[in-house]
Amino acid sequence: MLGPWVEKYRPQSLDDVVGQKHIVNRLKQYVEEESMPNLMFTGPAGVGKTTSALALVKSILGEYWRQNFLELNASDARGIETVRTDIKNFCRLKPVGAPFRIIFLDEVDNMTKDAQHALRREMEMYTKTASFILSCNYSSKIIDPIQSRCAIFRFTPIKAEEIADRLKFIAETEGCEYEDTAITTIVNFAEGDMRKSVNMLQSAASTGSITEDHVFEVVSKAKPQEIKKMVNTALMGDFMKSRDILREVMILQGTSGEDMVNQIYQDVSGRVMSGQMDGDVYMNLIGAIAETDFRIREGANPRIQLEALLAKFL
Ligand SMILES: Nc1ncnc2c1ncn2[C@@H]1O[C@H](COP(=O)(O)OP(=O)(O)OP(=O)(O)O)[C@@H](O)[C@H]1O
Repeated sequence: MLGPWVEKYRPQSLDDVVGQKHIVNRLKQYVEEESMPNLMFTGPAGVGKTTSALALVKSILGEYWRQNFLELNASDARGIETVRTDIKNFCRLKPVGAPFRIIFLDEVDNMTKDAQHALRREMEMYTKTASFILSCNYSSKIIDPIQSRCAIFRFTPIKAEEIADRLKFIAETEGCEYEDTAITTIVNFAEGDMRKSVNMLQSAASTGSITEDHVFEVVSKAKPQEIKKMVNTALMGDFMKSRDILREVMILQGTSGEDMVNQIYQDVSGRVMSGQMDGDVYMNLIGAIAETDFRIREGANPRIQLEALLAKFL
């Protein structure tokens, strides 16, 4: 299990990119036409923006892609001036063995408006020799003159089934056994983020095997069954026992106070929705949950606040 799986299993070609099918199909057309406009990839983290850009670059530039490709991060610690100098130096040179050169600029939404205006001028100046692929989480943070110079591709969170299939493929290739419930749990936590999913899978595998228990450990969340047991005990009037469960979960799993309140809220909401809890009881509890949530966020000791919350369940 050498190195990060996110790198080992980064798709190398457009065909291997999971999901984002309509985007991949349009990118393949650019490869066929051997030309592309400036592109903007927007969307949440870990859904394949950088991966698709690299796969496109390799296909469209062919054998000499390395010599004709520059990857930069707009929030480079050395400052935006260095980024611009790198762009200028790169664009001044003619493409070698390829029809044009490509610059991939990540985190463009972290650039100031002034820096974006300067970038726009560079995009205009080098239209003949270079194409840009700009990547960002929010296109709304990009100035209109840049947006209007790019074909915009909106990447979406990856579907649960597609993530599950990918995780199973990786686990099988690595020769790791897995529980189906472990995969489902990862998929639920990852919210469409493939990078997060693959990282969780690798962390769970590094603890021995990919079981549901190990997944909860690596994400430091309490199991829903444990929260249910704690709430049940409190509602039945056994405060001391529910307090023991609380301590065990927080110490053994390392679940944070904020996560605990959130999970208690989800448990209680589930009960009222399924008719297991009266609306009146819920109304009393929700005020106490909200208060605990607020206090923990403000910096109060989470264990004391959560114990006080359980005492209100009696
Ligand atoms: N669509 C996908 N298909 C297969 N693997 C993916 C996909 N998206 C992400 N991954 C996995 O997650 C890793 C990170 O993905 P990538 O760098 O493309 O994310 P990104 O969308 O550019 O995110 P960010 O906005 O954080 O830069 C990849 O190396 C790969 O292992």
